[in-house]
Amino acid sequence: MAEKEASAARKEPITPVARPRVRGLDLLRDPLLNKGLAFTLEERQILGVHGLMPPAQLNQEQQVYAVMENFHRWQNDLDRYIYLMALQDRNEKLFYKVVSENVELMMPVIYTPTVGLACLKYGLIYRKPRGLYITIKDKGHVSDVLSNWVIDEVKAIVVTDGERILGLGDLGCYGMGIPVGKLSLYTGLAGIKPHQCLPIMLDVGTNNETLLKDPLYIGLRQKRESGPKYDEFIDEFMTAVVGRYGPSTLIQFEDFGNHNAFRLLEKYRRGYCTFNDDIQGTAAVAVAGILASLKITKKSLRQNVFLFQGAGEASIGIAKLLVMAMKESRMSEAEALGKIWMVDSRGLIVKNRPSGGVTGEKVMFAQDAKPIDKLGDVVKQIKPTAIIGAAAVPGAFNEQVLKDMAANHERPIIFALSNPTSKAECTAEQAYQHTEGRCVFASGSPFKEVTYGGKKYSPGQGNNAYVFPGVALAVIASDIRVITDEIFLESAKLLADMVTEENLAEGRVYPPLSNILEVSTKMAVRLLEFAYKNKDAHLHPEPADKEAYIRSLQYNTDYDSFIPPMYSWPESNM
Ligand SMILES: NC(=O)C1=CN([C@@H]2O[C@H](COP(=O)(O)OP(=O)(O)OC[C@H]3O[C@@H](n4cnc5c(N)ncnc54)[C@H](OP(=O)(O)O)[C@@H]3O)[C@@H](O)[C@H]2O)C=CC1
Ligand SMILES: CC(=O)C(=O)O
Ligand SMILES: [Mg+2]
Repeated sequence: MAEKEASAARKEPITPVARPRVRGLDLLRDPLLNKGLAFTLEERQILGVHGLMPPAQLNQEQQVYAVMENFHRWQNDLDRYIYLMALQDRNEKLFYKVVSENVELMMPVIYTPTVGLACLKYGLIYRKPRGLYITIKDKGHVSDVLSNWVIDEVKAIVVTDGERILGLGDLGCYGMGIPVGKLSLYTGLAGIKPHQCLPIMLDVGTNNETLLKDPLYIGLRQKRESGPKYDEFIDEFMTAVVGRYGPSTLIQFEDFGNHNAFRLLEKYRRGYCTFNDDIQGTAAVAVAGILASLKITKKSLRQNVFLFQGAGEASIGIAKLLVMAMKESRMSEAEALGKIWMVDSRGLIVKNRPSGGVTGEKVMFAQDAKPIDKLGDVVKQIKPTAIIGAAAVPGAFNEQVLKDMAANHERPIIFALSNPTSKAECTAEQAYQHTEGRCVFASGSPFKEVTYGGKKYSPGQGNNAYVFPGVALAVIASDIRVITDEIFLESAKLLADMVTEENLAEGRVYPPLSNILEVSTKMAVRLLEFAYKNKDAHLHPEPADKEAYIRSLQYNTDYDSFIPPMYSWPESNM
């Protein structure tokens, strides 16, 4: 009898039975097995933990209640972060149950903005290691360090070298908070099993003098390594990952410095299962936001002019994907490029720049125009329909910029994408206030609902968290080995399609975060269809029911039972 029919015949769900290899205190100290007071009396006896905890038994729902009581009791988000990390280290299922049931409350704590503060203070709040630390001193022995990670079934790695942590700059080894946070979202937002995820810090030193003098600093106390030695180290790391976990292992690059991010992506993107989240994930989420915005502004892509504040990983990534989207909507590349303007630390990017020209990724976006120094003057002159901030310059979208945007267009698009909140180009309140409530607003870090003129506005969170978990789930599920830009464009379109009329009426250009597990799941299902259509998937045979297949892979935050099933031998065997 098929498993499903057998289950129906029993008229009860099949409860997975866990068979732990450890007992007693060791079991309680293992966050993958520990259920705290939720162990039943029978389990306590079988597992040798009876008496090692108070006699009360709580179910998981009661435990979630207790966690939330504690969560609210703390006075600030850094304390809440420390509390939640301790919970993750103590009882993984409970941690993820709490996160997935309270995404809107938990995201600002385990992710931006609080994770930024946590990284700044990582030495102070460091309790227990999570993930793997590989240093430049381990060069030549990276495989050995990787082999110390005892879990064999790793499917995804988020790696950083800590050089550009959010908009906070070089935080060296303190940057480990980012891979840890991103992978918590792999599970919390997409249901990827936590033991399949591995956060890695490649510690090559730091150029942050404050950290080098910080008595609590937990990283290598040396200047950042660069040049051939750095490149050889990264090469060794990539090879070691494939050697240990195979060519299908997803490697997400996160918060590398600009000078390394683009070239490492270019170097590895065809030979490894890798992507750069700051370039490609961000591109998808921003393009999705723009596509959804068009339903509010009632303009086509062609009718827009985009101005970027910043021309780094995020901005260039978004601009390139935007060009792809415009080409799909039958614009020529030249026409598309003509719609995109960028301002970097030296002003408007133009072809004949007096101050040293334009290089690298910026070249394709250099306009044939006169140089302008200030963002405000650029806004006045080119009258963009959309301004997108990703330069970590807080307040760059000042009152005048916002007022000019509102004067030039009925529904201006304002995306303040820099993280954390302290680096945002403007607040949600400023955006609505200075555009008389007419702007379409999104921000990289969350802002609370704003009331302006008696009306409530719900700002959307334009953060790559809407994209990387779903993409990762699809990549892992269908064994995609090369992650193309087409996959990110498809993710952007799928995400934009998931914004409902009701969301748009509230001014939201992203689906509510409370629904994000479903959003990531649906995205993964549709990316699977896309991957098979484009022959990007290596898993064969192709799953017939892709949704059922994806859901079958997802993490279940409900506790497993430790009670072995009772059965008797058939008579004939006696
Ligand atoms: N919402 C989201 O999902 C994401 C948000 N981000 C955020 O975006 C920000 C930037 O990240 P990223 O692009 O990776 O960083 P980069 O370092 O790659 O780029 C920063 C860019 O900002 C420019 N810049 C610096 N100062 C100014 C200034 N005064 N005026 C105009 N431009 C300036 C730099 O100019 P120059 O080139 O001349 O040095 C550079 O082009 C960060 O805050 C990050 O947290 C990043 C990824 C995702
Ligand atoms: C969100 C993100 O990836 C960043 O700010 O770097
Ligand atoms: Mg990032």
